[in-house]
Amino acid sequence: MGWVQASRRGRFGPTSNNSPLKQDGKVVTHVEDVDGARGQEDDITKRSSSSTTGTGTSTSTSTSKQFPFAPESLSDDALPFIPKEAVLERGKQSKKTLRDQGNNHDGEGKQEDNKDNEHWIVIDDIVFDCSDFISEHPGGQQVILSFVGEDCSWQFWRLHGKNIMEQYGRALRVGRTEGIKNRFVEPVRYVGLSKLGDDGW
Ligand code: HEM
Repeated sequence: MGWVQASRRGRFGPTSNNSPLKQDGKVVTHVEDVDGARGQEDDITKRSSSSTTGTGTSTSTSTSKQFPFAPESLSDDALPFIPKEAVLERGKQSKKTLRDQGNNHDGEGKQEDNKDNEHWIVIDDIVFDCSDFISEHPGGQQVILSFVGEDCSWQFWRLHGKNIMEQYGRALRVGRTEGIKNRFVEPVRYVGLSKLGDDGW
């Protein structure tokens, strides 16, 4: 049944060796500077401590999840609402555990140790639980981990098409939210003149 099962089987086979992209022997850090996540963390801590609703205990077992994976047939609008504060708090917890384990964006950590964490990211106000998926992600774990508890919409859409969202992302949806910000301003895209009409527009 869809991605979840595929993920358990190791959908991406040999590419799913928990290794981020490498070039010239070095881990390719993302254009969005994954290390910048540390700065955001303080911000998140401040914001979430001011008003947090809490999300209860977080575990990765599907039976006890407060926000389990939504059926793929469910429309985005029908997803359960997860308050911004809960998303930020979850991101904070996730980052704390990663840091405690010495695994905060610094390399190829052992994600299987993070059983008490759920790694949520936000794309277009939809919350995705990437806890199990990160070890299968062809782009590596770190790019996703660097955005836990944050919006990464434009980064996602620059690297993936709608088909990827439908085929793999949809099954990872756990809810919808509002007000989660992207910590990076999207760089301007330039359109080639050849794509413009005769009148230049
Ligand atoms: C719902 C979350 C995500 C899903 C389901 C997902 C899925 C995928 C899939 C299926 C691929 C392989 C694409 C292909 O082979 O054509 C891929 C590649 C990749 N992803 Fe993601 N991804 C997610 C989030 C992210 C995020 C947040 C980032 C970074 C901001 C990211 C960065 C990358 C990169 C760098 C690649 C490699 C691209 C390449 O090899 O050309 N992904 N992702």
